[in-house]
Amino acid sequence: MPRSFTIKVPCSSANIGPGFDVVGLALSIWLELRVTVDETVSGVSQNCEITYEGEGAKDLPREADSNLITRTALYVLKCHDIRSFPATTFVHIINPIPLGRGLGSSGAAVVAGVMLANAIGRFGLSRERMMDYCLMIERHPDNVTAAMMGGFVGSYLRELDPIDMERKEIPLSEVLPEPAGGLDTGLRPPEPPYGIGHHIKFGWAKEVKAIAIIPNFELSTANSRSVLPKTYTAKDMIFNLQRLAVLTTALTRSPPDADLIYQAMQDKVHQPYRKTLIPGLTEILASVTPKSHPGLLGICLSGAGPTILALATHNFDTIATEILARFSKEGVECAWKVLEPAYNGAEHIE
Ligand SMILES: Nc1ncnc2c1ncn2[C@@H]1O[C@H](COP(=O)(O)OP(=O)(O)O)[C@@H](O)[C@H]1O
Ligand SMILES: N[C@@H](CCOP(=O)(O)O)C(=O)O
Repeated sequence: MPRSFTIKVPCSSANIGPGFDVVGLALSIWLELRVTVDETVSGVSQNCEITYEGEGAKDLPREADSNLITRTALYVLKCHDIRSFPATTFVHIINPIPLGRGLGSSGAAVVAGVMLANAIGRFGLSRERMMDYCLMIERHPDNVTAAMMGGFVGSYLRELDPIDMERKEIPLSEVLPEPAGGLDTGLRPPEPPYGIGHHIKFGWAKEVKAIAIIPNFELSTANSRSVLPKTYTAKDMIFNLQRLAVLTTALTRSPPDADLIYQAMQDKVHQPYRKTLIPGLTEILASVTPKSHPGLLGICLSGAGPTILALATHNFDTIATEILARFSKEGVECAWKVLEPAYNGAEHIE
């Protein structure tokens, strides 16, 4: 009897200005996997057939040991001494999350992969334990925590003891060998230490929506992290910490205080350095304010960019049109959407 289930994982916007690698907001675009395990079908390569629609359909790999979702699932399966998918696993991927735009497509893919393995192997892993697996792959916690847990979340990585630290810091190539199947040594991959990440869900004022202005070019997170400095001044760190402390509560208050939120979304840790990769970034962030555009609460780079996230209560059209026009002057065309928080996080639906 074939077994079918669905996994849905929301996209996410990390940082929200000052919370670099700390806060994330799950938003209403969902990656969906429709999975069927049918033992009556045989002869499928590596036991897994991937079909794909949506963002990335033209380019993303369909081989189970190359695609990020199924590579992640294979890692978790191998940690449980299962070396391949059960014959035969069909995974249909529906992905409306734009890739490489700062909306957490890779975080959602990793969360989906861990949930896929958990369901296939019937491991019964808790969400917290699944997070440990996610954090072995996507090593900053903001996107994966928001995608797994839902809503507006803050997270930190526990200080691990030296042995656990060594396990956590092993090169990504040992966690996700490329291609995972081709180089299969038969060895168990390194299992994650327990309780790597800890998080808390903040509240969210229901009238606050997120306008995502999504440029038509990709910027990989790795590339956008490579321009960041290795050290910061105490002044800049204190600037961000002061704002982050205010922001997480300011966004829960109704009615929202636009002046407070706008100032609390300023950042000196990542956005100023990323301007070299995103044409017009500094001007765009400075051009739309609660005074010039009533309804606006705050504006920031979404994740590693290039998407701009504007939090607002109304006047979505006017705010988006201004940002679109500014990007257009730089020769960058954009799409835009009004998104809501995805409160539930990742879901498994039988
Ligand atoms: N649905 C998906 N299936 C397979 N791989 C994916 C999927 N979504 C994202 N990825 C991988 O993640 C990469 C984008 O990750 P990243 O550079 O971190 O940007 P983002 O900000 O979108 O997370 C894609 O180029 C692709 O390799
Ligand atoms: N804190 C990270 C977040 C990256 O998010 P993504 O959606 O761009 O993958 C960073 O700013 O580098």
